Amino acid sequence: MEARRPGAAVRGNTVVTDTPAVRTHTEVAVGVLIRESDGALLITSRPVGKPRAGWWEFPGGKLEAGETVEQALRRELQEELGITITNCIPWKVTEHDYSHALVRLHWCKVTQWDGVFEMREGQQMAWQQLPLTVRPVLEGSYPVLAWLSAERGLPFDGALYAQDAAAAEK
Ligand SMILES: Nc1nc2c([nH]c(=O)n2[C@@H]2O[C@H](COP(=O)(O)OP(=O)(O)OP(=O)(O)O)[C@@H](O)[C@H]2O)c(=O)[nH]1
Repeated sequence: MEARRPGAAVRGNTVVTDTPAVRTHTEVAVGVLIRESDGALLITSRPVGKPRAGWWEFPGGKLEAGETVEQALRRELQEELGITITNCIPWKVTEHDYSHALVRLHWCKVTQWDGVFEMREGQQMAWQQLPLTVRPVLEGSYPVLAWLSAERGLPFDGALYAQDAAAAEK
């Protein structure tokens, strides 16, 4: 028997519904690594093969079943960057609706880690002051760049980081 949501009707090959499908959130742990000596922020590029390859982001990734945000962040940064974080301060939670996913981003500030950075997914890394000079940056990260800018008494302009701004500079 065909499974159909309550309120859904079939017209030709089209399912018409008055109860839109609920998009579930993808939970993501993200690290704002802050270098002690000068307050620089670690930004990494998205590796080839992922949506938005080459765009810049803060390092992190999706939570696996049963993981806390801190566990996921520790695992992701070991897998991607070869470092082990030794502190993780939960900071903000934001959401962003991309065409490929509705993400809930759990942001943590990280000021201590062990190990040597190793780009294990062929990505690039950059220690950056604000405003960042890398482009383009994932839109889901703009609120955090705005908060970091406010903490440092700096203005924030998301338009600087957009894809068309990056193309215009080339
Ligand atoms: N890591 C990271 N992800 C971000 C940021 N901002 C932002 O919107 N995202 C979104 O959060 C999601 C993270 O997924 P991901 O593909 O990087 O995660 P992952 O490493 O576990 O990937 P995989 O399991 O597909 O290999 C993506 O949809 C990405 O667009 C950010 O600053 N850092």
